[in-house]
Amino acid sequence: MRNPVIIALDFPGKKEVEAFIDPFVKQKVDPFVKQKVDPEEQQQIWVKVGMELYYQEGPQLISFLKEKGFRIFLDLKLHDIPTTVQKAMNRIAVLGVDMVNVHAAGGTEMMKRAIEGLNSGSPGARRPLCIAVTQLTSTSQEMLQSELLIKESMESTVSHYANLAKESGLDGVVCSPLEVPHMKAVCGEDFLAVTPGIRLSGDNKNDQIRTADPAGAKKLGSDFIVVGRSITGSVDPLETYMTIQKEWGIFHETTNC
Ligand SMILES: O=C(O)c1cc(=O)[nH]c(=O)n1[C@@H]1O[C@H](COP(=O)(O)O)[C@@H](O)[C@H]1O
Repeated sequence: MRNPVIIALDFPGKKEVEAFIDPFVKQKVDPFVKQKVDPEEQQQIWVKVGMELYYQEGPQLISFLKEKGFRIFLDLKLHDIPTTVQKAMNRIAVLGVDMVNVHAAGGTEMMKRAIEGLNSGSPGARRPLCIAVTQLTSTSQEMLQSELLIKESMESTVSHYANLAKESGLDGVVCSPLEVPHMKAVCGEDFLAVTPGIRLSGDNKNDQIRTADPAGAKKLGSDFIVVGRSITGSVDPLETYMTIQKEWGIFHETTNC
C-alpha cells in the first residue's frame, strides 16, 4: 500500500491549524477519499509539524493532533553535538510521533546517538522513523559548489550522505525526488526516500529549487511526498489534497480507478 501525502502544516499557531484541519476532520477524509474501502485498509492522514509551529505551540500541539487521529512527522532537523542530539531525541520520542529527522551533515556518531535517544525514549513502543536531511531542496548544484564547497554532483552528494545515514541505522533520508533513483541504487529499495519540493504544474516554486510534481515523484521512486504551500495556499485545500493524492497514485494502487 502506498504512503499518503504528508501535509506540511507550516502555520504560525494552533488557531490557523484548527481552521485548516476542520474540513479534513469533518469529512473524515482518508487517503482514499470518495472511494469505498474496507475500514481495515484505511490509513490516517499524515501531517508535518515544523519549526515555526512547534516553537510556538510545543508538545501540546502534538497531543492535540494525535487526539484528532493524525500521524505526525515532527520536522525539527536536529543538528548538534552527539550528546545533545541523543538527549533531545529521548524527549522527542516521548511525544509519540511517527517520524523525526536530523541533518546528515552532523555525521555518523550524531546519527547513531539520535537512534539511541529515540530507543531509550520509546520503551515498549515502536520508535519513530528517523530520517536524515541530505541536501535541502532549496540548495542548487551551484550553491553546493560555491557556498558549501562540495565539488561532487548533487546526486553523488545525496547518495553519500544517505549511505552514512544507512550505516548509522536510520530508516531513510529527505532529498528531492530527482536524486531518488541514484540514492536507491546506492542504499537499496527499502531505504526510505521522503521528498519535499513537490509542486503541481503551474504552481509557484517559491524558495524550492529541486522540484517535481506528484506523478513525477512517484515515477522516480519516492516513498513519501511532503506538500506544503501547494495545499495550504490553495483556494480549496481539501480538493487540492485529493488531487495530489490521485496524482501520487493512491487510487491507482488501492482501487480499480
Ligand atoms: O525536512 C523537510 O521536511 C524539508 C527538507 C527539505 O530539504 N526541503 C523542504 O522543503 N523541507 C520541508 O518541506 C516543506 C515544504 O513546503 P512547501 O515548499 O511549501 O511544499 C517545508 O515545511 C520544509 O521545511
